[in-house]
Amino acid sequence: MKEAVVIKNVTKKYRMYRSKKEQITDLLIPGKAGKNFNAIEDISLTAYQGDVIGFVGINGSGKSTLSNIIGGIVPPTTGEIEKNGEVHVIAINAGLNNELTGIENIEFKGLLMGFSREKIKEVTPEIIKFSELGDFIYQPVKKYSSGMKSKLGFAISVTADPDILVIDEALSVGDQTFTNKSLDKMNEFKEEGKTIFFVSHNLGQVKSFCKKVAWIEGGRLKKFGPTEEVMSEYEDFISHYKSLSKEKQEAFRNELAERRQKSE
Ligand SMILES: Nc1ncnc2c1ncn2[C@@H]1O[C@H](COP(=O)(O)OP(=O)(O)OP(=O)(O)O)[C@@H](O)[C@H]1O
Repeated sequence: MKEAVVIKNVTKKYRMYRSKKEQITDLLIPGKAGKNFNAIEDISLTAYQGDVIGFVGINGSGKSTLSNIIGGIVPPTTGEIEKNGEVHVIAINAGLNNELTGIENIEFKGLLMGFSREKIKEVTPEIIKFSELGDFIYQPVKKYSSGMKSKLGFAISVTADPDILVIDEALSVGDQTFTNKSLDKMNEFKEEGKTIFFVSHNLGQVKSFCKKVAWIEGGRLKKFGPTEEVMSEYEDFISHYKSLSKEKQEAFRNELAERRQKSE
C-alpha cells in the first residue's frame, strides 16, 4: 500500500506566558520568563492512501495542532512530515479572508488552489449552490456566523478535489441538512480512495466514517488502530471522564498539562 502521509516524531512547542510582561521579558531576554508547552509531543503515524483516520481526544489534547501540521498551516518544531499529494484543510474559518465577501473568497482561494480564472468562473456557481449561502455570498465573511463560514469553506475546498483532506470540526457548526450533504460528499471522497483525516467530537460520525482512529491524550498519541478497537476503549474512557466532577476533570487536565510543560 502506498504511503500518503508519514509523520515522524513530530513535536510542536509553544511558549506559554502568564502575562504580557512575561512575554515581553522573554522577548528581550530569551528564556528569562515563560514556559515551553508541548501542544503535541513526539507523534509518529503513517497514513496509507485511502485511509480515513479520525482524531479523537478531549479539549486541548492536540488534535487541531496535529491536523494543522498535516495541512501545512503550522510547521512542526521538531520531527518530519512527508506528504505524497496535495493536502486541503477544511476547518471553521480556514483560509477565509474576513474582509472579503464570499464571492471574493471563492476567487481568492481558487487562485491559491492554483485554479485559472476560467476554472474559477466555471466552479463559482457550483460552490454558491453547495454553500447554500444565497445572497449572503455578496456579504463580507466577517458578517457570517461560524456555520456559514464553515459552509463556504467546505464548498470551496471540495471543489479542489484534493488527494488528502483534513476536516477539522467543519461539520460541527452547520445544520443537519448541510452536515448530511457534506457527509455524502466525504463518503464520495472515501469511495474514490482519497486519504482523509477527520477531527471531531461527534463520536457517532467518527465511528461510522473512519476506518482508523488516533486517540490523542495530553499531546501524545495514546492509541492508533482500527476504529472499533480504539473507539471501544475511548468511549469507556470518555464516559468515565464525563462522570467525574468538574474539579476532578480539571485536575486530570492539569496533570496532563503539567507533564507537557515539563517535557523539553
Ligand atoms: N498558537 C498557540 N499558542 C499557544 N498554545 C497553543 C496554540 N495553539 C494551540 N495551543 C495549545 O496547544 C494545546 C492543544 O491545542 P489544540 O487546539 O491542538 O487541541 P484540540 O485537541 O484540537 O482541542 P479542542 O478539542 O478543544 O479543539 C492546547 O493546550 C492549546 O492551548
